[in-house]
Amino acid sequence: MSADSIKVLKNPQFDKSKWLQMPRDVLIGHDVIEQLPKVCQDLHLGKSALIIAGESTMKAAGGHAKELLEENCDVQTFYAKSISPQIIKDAEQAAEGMDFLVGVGGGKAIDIAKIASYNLERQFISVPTAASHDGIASSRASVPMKEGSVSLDAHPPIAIVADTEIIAKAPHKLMASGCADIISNYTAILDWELSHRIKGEPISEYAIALSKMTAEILVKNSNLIYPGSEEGAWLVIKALVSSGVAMSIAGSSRPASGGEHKFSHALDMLSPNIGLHGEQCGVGSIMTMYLHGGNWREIRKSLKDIGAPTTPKGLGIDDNTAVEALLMAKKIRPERFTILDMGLERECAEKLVKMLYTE
Ligand SMILES: NC(=O)C1=CN([C@@H]2O[C@H](COP(=O)(O)OP(=O)(O)OC[C@H]3O[C@@H](n4cnc5c(N)ncnc54)[C@H](OP(=O)(O)O)[C@@H]3O)[C@@H](O)[C@H]2O)C=CC1
Ligand SMILES: O=C(CO)COP(=O)(O)O
Ligand SMILES: [Zn+2]
Repeated sequence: MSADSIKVLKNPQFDKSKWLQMPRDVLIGHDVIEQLPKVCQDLHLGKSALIIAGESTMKAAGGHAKELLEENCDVQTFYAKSISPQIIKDAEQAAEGMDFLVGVGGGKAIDIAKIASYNLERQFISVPTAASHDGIASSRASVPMKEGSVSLDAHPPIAIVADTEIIAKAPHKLMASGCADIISNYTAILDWELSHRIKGEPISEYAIALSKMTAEILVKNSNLIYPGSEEGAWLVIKALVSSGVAMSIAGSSRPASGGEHKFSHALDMLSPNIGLHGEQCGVGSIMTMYLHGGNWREIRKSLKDIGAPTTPKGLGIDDNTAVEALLMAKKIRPERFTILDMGLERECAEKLVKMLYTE
């Protein structure tokens, strides 16, 4: 059984969510933001654009992107403070009549641009301002809902413009968080394989191989990842793009999201806006690797080496909240079977959290 998008469709239908879609132009490097107008022209994207950005990311890159695009386009701006179904609706309204969208920011701004452009059947450009998440190139979008986060079918950006000078200047904790999002691929894969064995869930060997290789290359080169390093930013962005492609191949976020992500989504509900997405997944990954009987110390060492938190305290939450999140995880996307759905009891969850503080 296979979950690959790389397969011959027996009854091809015009359902783009079943196709393997990839970005067309991918620019990663110093000063590449200057190429934004040329990219738009090359792809014939049109004459009007909506930039979606947060307050900090507007300052970091959105303002300059606007100036550049205004050479050839009518440009409007939508400020996204967070991500929610209402904010996505508002963004869609702002994008009515616009030819294309540009998501400038971290994972939230890019996901809003991704969903709004998909719903309006427009193209969008991904302009990451931080190497903090692997949604930069993926065809998935994550939206927090009352019952927990959902993963939506969407489309990948038509182009990615990742300026490593801007990304290297972002606070280092954002890049460390992106690394942790990648390192958590190790346990996401183990959870997917577990579900394949126990539940017969289809897996994609291509997606698994790419997701695992991406984490391995990142860990092998972690000496390049330190505050302000543009070479580090380049390496991490490549890993984040590659992990996003693995999700597109799988047609789901499975190769990059398992129990450690459910733990993070539970924390978002219990302690919103405290830890960063990738940071939370990294801490979750140490615990789920322990449950899988794998080398959890290695995961923890890799996280420490790049400066990501390894304990609830490091995330800014108390231990009890982490225990509650472990127990709540199984209620989030119950159809996504992981090691946290194997009947974890409170006493075990408490032991798991304590284990994080051991030498
Ligand atoms: N679709 C997918 O496949 C995936 C989606 N995600 C999603 O991505 C989100 C997490 O992404 P993440 O980036 O951590 O969260 P945010 O988008 O919230 O970004 C985190 C913070 O960093 C700030 N920031 C970003 N760039 C800069 C910069 N250059 N200088 C200063 N501040 C900056 C943002 O500012 P501002 O306030 O201006 O936005 C924000 O306050 C989650 O919603 C998660 O579900 C994660 C992985 C995969
Ligand atoms: O964050 C992801 C991969 O890193 C994917 O998001 P979900 O956990 O929402 O599917
Ligand atoms: Zn993630």
